[in-house]
Amino acid sequence: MAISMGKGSVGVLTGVFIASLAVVVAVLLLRTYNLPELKVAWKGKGAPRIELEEDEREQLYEALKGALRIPTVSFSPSEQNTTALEEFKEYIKSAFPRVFNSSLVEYELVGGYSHLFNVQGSDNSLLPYMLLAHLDVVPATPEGWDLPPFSGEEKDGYIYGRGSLDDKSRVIGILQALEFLFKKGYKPRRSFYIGLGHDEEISGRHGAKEIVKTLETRNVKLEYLLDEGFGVLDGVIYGTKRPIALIGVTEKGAITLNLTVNSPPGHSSMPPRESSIGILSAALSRLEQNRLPNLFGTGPEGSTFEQLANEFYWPLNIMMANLWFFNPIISRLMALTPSGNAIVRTTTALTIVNGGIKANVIPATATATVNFRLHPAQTVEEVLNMVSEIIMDERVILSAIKAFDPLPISPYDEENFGYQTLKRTITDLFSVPVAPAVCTVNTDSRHFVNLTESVYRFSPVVMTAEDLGRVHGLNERISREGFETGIQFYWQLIQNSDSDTVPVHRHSEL
Ligand SMILES: CCCCCCCC/C=C\CCCCCCCC(=O)NCC(=O)O
Ligand SMILES: [Zn+2]
Ligand SMILES: [Zn+2]
Repeated sequence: MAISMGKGSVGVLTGVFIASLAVVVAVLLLRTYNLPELKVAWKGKGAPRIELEEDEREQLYEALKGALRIPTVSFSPSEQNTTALEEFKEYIKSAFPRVFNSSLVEYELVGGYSHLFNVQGSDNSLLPYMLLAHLDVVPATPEGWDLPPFSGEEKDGYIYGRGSLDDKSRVIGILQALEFLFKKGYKPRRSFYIGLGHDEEISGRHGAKEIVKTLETRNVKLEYLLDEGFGVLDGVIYGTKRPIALIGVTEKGAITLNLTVNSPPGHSSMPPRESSIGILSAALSRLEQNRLPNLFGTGPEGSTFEQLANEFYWPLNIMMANLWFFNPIISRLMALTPSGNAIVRTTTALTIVNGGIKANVIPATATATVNFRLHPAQTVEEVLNMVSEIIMDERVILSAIKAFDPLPISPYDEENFGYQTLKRTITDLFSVPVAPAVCTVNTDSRHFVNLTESVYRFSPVVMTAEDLGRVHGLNERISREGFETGIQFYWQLIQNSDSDTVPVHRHSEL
């Protein structure tokens, strides 16, 4: 049946279309105009900045360099450099004498090589908080580095070394801040813990987990916990006008899945129609080609972009402020880069493949490992079901060797003491907008969820995309200035945490 319309009805339709468009544009503009103001200053003042003498400044750089020279490498889940871990114990004792000798500090070794400090505050009515870091590092060989990875050497104002970003600068930064505070006669009001794990890079089973057990047996509850995270990102988020601090309020879940295919072995001169390697390869290819669904906006990542909308250039600012309308476009754009893709969906990474023993033998077995990182809106069970449906081949045996759901979303509302105190300290020091975010990597903090609902991930340093590539990569390094600013951060955070009230914002120019 042909549909015909007279001139009059075309005119009416055009009018309705233009009117609808005008309404949508008006709503978009209004919503953009009403964006929450991010340029905030604080009512009252935060802790004053640390004033360092020149010799103190040299001392803090030397403390980091010494730590970088001790190769506390986690090679594999069953192999760590225990000689270096022993050496590290003695090293921190000699580098931070005030911390180890203070009558306010109870120190204990946990799990053989991890360290737990309880710094006693004067007001027992306040819940303690915890600063967490890890002293183990991933392996590094000198090839491709400008300076050897375990030399602690310096070039052009940068201190090089494996761990200079992840995570020895935070280990040393936290202890150094406390050493300086004690030197100035500081006595905390709120008690706090410092936990330094020795096996974060291989899951934290003997370090962070044992620290948690120790605290649980003492019925410890925490006001908040702070661990490593992405920090202040400069030019990392496409389309933003200035650096932005992201506080990780959750982290993705993970599944490490082994795939095994068994088939009769035999002579390569008479191959079967399908071999174990072929079946496995087809399954892996299906997994890589069929990405799990784009879930942008169903987790806290929506809040990140809505809160930061003002920080994007036009027209992204309008789009971010109106995700209810632009979600289909933004979610597709984000999926174009690996870092954006990691935010919008559960990712699938083929990481290990094994099969075959000799060129003329059909192998009996082929195996592979696939690493999934779960979007906050999905569970392990859902992902495993989807993966089975994608593979759709019963000859491929699946076994999850490690699996955990995405971590709970920590509060980031205006009443939350931990989040707001962190935000206050970041704003005071870095003068940048702060927003809650999903941490796409895993940290030791995930073991602490029974001790507090307020678990945050943030590293106090400005990171460019290039810097992020150095984490676990070549030429890992931190600038002198960046390291000193990080110490300032802990110096101020520890004092700001003594408050018993949640910092209040007032909206005005920074
Ligand atoms: C005085 C303090 C200076 C602070 C300097 C901190 C610099 C840290 C910068 C970035 C760190 C990025 C965090 C990376 C975490 C990686 C966690 C990880 O690999 N986990 C294992 C996994 O997900 O498989
Ligand atoms: Zn780390
Ligand atoms: Zn790491």
